[in-house]
Amino acid sequence: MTAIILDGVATASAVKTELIARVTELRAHGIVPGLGTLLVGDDPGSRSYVAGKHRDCAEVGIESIRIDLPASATTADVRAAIKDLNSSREVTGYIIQLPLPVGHNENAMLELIDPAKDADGLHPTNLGRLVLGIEGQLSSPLPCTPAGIVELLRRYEVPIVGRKVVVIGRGLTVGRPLGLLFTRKGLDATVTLTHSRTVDLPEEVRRADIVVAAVGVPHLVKADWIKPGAAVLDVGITRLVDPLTGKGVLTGDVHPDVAEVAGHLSPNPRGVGPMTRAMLLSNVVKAAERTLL
Ligand SMILES: Nc1nc(=O)c2c([nH]1)NC[C@@H]1CN(c3ccc(C(=O)N[C@@H](CCC(=O)O)C(=O)O)cc3)C=[N+]21
Repeated sequence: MTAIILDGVATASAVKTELIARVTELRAHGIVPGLGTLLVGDDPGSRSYVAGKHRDCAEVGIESIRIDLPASATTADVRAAIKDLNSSREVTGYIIQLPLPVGHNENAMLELIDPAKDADGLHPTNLGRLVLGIEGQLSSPLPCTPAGIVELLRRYEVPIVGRKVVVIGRGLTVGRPLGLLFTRKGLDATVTLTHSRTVDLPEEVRRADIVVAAVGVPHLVKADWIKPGAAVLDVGITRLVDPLTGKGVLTGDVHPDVAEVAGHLSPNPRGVGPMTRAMLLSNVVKAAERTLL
């Protein structure tokens, strides 16, 4: 048996096609959605992610506005940039690219975002709304990776209601909000949120119908941890250097042998990453639509 591949590139592309129609509708009402990005410093990974987000915007007709600050930027500089993004007419939603360089207090900066423009769903108000479970047309933005994971499972019709989900990792952008999302009414999964102090992680994972690995430890999740037929989502990614070629290789948290045991598997790259980006666009479109209500 070999797993059905959860194709993030194809699924993100389907999501983007739907968004193009909604952007066209918004523009017909005189609303031009615009994504702002705030990048601090010169980390090459962060630079390439931000560049990707601007390309995605162009694909669906969203304008994009870019603020890049040097690594030497002070917290006062970052605050000023956030203030500009909050007041800019063209920016209907924006993100602060994480991680910020050392010395900046990320949580304090996230709190300065206007919650109505929070394209990442990481402002405390929006995380609070995730806990409160406010849904419907006026629903608040969801963190992009958790939203992308759920969207990917939905589109492949992987059952979630009543299923056992084991999330590995409790970080702000993936594990912690994903646990909250999966246990909301409508999704109704039973979630175990594991982390570095979890005793006997393999035994926890063996119970799971759905496994989400979001820690950034290359090939942590082994084939003999997986219940046959389970859905496995590989989220964490590490750039390893091949000792032979000297080239960087992207390596996920899931060992390749898992494909022989799992029922569904998201590859990495080309799995959850593209879905994360599509959900960012979706948050920007939704925020713009909310201004019409
Ligand atoms: N405020 C903020 N919001 C984020 O959502 C956020 C962030 N900061 N900081 C960094 C992480 C990481 N992240 C990724 C998104 C897409 C891919 C992605 O599309 N990856 C491609 C491969 C890209 C490559 O080649 O490196 C793939 O999986 O196929 C990866 C990583 C969003 N993050």
